[in-house]
Amino acid sequence: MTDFRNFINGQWVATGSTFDNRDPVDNRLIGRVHEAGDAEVDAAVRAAKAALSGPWARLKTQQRVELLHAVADGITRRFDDFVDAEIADTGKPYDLASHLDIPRGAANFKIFADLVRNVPNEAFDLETPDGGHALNYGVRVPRGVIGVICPWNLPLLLMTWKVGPALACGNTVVVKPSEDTPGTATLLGEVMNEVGVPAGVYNVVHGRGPGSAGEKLTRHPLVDGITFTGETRTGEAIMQAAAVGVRPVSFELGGKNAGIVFADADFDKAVAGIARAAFDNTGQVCLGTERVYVQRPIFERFVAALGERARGFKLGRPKDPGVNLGPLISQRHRDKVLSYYTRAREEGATVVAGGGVPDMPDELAAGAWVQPTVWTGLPESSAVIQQEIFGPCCHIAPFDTEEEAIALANATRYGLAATVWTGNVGTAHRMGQALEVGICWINSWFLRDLRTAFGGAKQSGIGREGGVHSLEFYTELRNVCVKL
Ligand SMILES: NC(=O)c1ccc[n+]([C@@H]2O[C@H](COP(=O)([O-])OP(=O)(O)OC[C@H]3O[C@@H](n4cnc5c(N)ncnc54)[C@H](O)[C@@H]3O)[C@@H](O)[C@H]2O)c1
Ligand SMILES: O=C/C=C/C=C(\O)C(=O)O
Repeated sequence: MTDFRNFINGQWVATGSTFDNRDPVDNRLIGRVHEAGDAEVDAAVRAAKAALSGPWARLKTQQRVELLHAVADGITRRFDDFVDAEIADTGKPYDLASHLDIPRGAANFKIFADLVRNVPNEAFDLETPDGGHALNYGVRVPRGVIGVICPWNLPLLLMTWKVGPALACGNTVVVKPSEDTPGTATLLGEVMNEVGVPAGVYNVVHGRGPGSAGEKLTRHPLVDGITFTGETRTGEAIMQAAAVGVRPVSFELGGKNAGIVFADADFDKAVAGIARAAFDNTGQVCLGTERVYVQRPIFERFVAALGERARGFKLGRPKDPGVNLGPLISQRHRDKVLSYYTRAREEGATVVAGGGVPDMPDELAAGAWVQPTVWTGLPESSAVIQQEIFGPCCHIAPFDTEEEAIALANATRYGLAATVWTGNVGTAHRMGQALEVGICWINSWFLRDLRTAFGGAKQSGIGREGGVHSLEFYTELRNVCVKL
């Protein structure tokens, strides 16, 4: 049984109120999470505030860069501990956690440490009305205390995607991990202490959202900015809290992403790519594909091939040989996904594969398992096609022309990501520029260059993070005008 305590000002803080931490593989009770109340959230924010004028603030940029590289090296040094913590919380296959989640945890510190080492600033020579000159130049300063609210699907990856740039820019953070996945954020506190990050720079408060640590953090008056990854409707609530005191927000929200396959695509690569986008991480990736559109000449062949992929997964414990699909994060989320499986049937879907609950061995039967599922035959207005399910499922529909594919893909309130498979370079560029998303992958999916702008359009987000784009949220840009 693991005790997940809060990490405040470099110290571990237990509280009198705990909630269960369960392994989604078999619903076993594996930990207790100490819920932060008003006092703990206030202490964490005040520790972060105080750290802004302590040793952390006095570090030279190079010293801060070296410290963040030490954090990345600390994650790598304790790689197995981080993998075990992540798979205990999520049940995801070992192969996924060890190739995606944990390596990206280290990479997210390195990329921004290296960025801030070489950030140019702007300067202008102004010819003034008196015939003289003035020099204008930009100065970037840390925004201050950043509240970091995280989801449960890629816990370390998504938390460090925000904490990395925040610390690289000289801010301090108070992190609120998802109530479902306390492990790796807590473990990172140990690494922060091990490598000598000053107390108060990195803080972790555990709890839920409304009425709990999440909301308390977003409403704390000493929080200078809030970065959040999660559901769109949660973003609406956080935005209302941030409005008091006019705090800026950076949001990565929900999606209902399209996968578009043209008849001229490499068929096998397209099947493999769409299968990854639909089923990786048991479909719990915001960038994943739940709406597939296939050009009519290859529609039937593609449906059969993806259905075969869906039936080919091996479900089981994260470290069991050959396991390549885990459970959903929780019973609550499983109920949500299964409700869509029911609605699809009720709305007349053709169930090409899955559609229910898999037969699992007795010792796993209590886990949050669902079958990887493929549907066809539903109208575009159906809930399954319009609403984010966040499970291992997708609907496939045929299309004929580029214009039709673009119209189908854009007909959603979301605008996070898309994946397009084609052998025609003109089609690739026209689709990439016409789809109303933050990122469009061509003949690929979830291929990430951390220097690029990343974020959602429409109701999928506010702002862009990644490379220099992260500077806009994690620093304030001041201008100094000197009359010469
Ligand atoms: N755009 C992205 O990059 C991205 C990445 C991952 C997940 N997501 C989205 O997140 C969702 C799944 O994750 P989830 O269920 O954890 O999301 P969620 O919105 O339910 O919760 C996310 C986090 O917000 C906290 N929270 C909830 N209500 C809050 C409130 N009122 N004030 C402050 N904090 C609050 C939760 O405790 C949790 O830590 C999906 O919709 C998915 O699309 C988006
Ligand atoms: O589930 C959503 C995944 C988001 C991924 C990133 O934010 C990233 O790759 O930086």
